[in-house]
Formats: sequence, structure tokens, C-alpha cells
Amino acid sequence: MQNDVQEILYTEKQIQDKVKEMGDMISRDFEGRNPLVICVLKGAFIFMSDLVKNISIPLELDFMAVSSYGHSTKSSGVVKIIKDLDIPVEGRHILIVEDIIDSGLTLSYLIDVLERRNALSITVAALFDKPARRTADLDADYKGFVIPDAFVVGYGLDYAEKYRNLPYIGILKPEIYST
Ligand SMILES: O=P(O)(O)OC[C@H]1O[C@H](OP(=O)(O)OP(=O)(O)O)[C@H](O)[C@@H]1O
Ligand code: HPA
Ligand SMILES: [Mg+2]
Repeated sequence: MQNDVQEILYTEKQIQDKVKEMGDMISRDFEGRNPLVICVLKGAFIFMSDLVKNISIPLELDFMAVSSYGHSTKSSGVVKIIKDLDIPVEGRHILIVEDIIDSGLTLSYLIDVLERRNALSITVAALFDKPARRTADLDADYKGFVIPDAFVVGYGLDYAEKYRNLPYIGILKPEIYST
């Protein structure tokens, strides 16, 4: 285990099994709808890549980069679009792929942007849900794991851009960010 991680919450195998389950459900529910699947960079890059390999129906992919945490464990409250989509969303069934819903600010901002661009439907798949810190009133349609109120890293999630490459998700030792 990485030395800066205090506890592993879910192993690589547990995550892979869950992602497969989510992919199966999405394949069933989106049959015939050719969804536009949107990866919310950077955090969702690993989940997106594993999830779409488990979706068996035709789909299109696009990427949007947003950021609100920077080098902090608390949301700045301001969501910044760093890279916008290439494919128009108007009239499309959208599946937003998020690594984590924490305060919910990123997702509520994104949903608002996509609604204003006249998406036909908006559905959310989030691998991790941290309900304890929610300030925006929203939930994922497809949810992987509900996690405790702690700052987690790995499987795409970072602290100050580190730890994204860990294949599992774990709680970061508080002394790493409190010093
Ligand atoms: O529900 P919220 O409180 O808004 O938090 C969730 C968002 O925060 C993280 O992104 P971050 O801003 O750290 O950018 P990153 O994905 O590039 O790490 C994470 O990847 C989610 O997109
Ligand atoms: O717990 C977290 N870890 C990493 N990134 C995050 N973005 C929101 N919450 C988290
Ligand atoms: Mg981050």
C-alpha cells in the first residue's frame, strides 16, 4: 500500500466488479439511444475508460475538464471549465461519468450547463458518493459505492495532482494535507 494512504476502502477487484455491474445496467437501459458519454476530467479518466469497456451498446464519447479543488481538500465553490466539449449536446441523451460526488457543486454546475444547451436527457453515473458533505441537492442515477466523510485518493482521484494512478481507492493520511 502507498505509504501516504491510511486505509484502503475498496480494492482494485472490488472496483472492477462494481464497474462491470454498472456497465451492464447502462447497456440495458440505453439500448437504442446512442448516448453521448461525457467524462469529467481529470478525476473520471480511469472510471470512464473501465466503464465504457463494459458498455456493449453503440455510444459516442467526449471529454470536459473542470476543476474546483485545486491543491486543497475542500471545494473552492467555484467550478471552472478548463476544456469544453467538442460534440454538440443539443437533442442528445447525455451520460455524465463522474468519479465522485462530494459537495455536488461540480455536478450541479455541469447539469445546468448541459440543460441550457438543450440536452434531451441527462443521466449521471458516479463511482463514489460522499453524501456527508453534500451542499447541492442531487444524486447519481448509477452509483458505485457510498463512502465515509474522508478525503480519498486513487483510481483517478487526486490530492494536489498526486495518487491518481493508484488502482484502489483509499483514505489519505490527514497529516499529508494538514502539514
Ligand atoms: O462534488 P464536488 O464537491 O464538486 O466534488 C467532485 C469533483 O471534484 C473533483 O474534481 P477536481 O475539482 O478535484 O478536479 P480533478 O478532477 O481535475 O481532480 C472530482 O473529480 C469531481 O469532479
Ligand atoms: O475525497 C476526494 N478526493 C479527491 N478528490 C475529491 N474531490 C471531491 N472530493 C474528493
Ligand atoms: Mg481533484
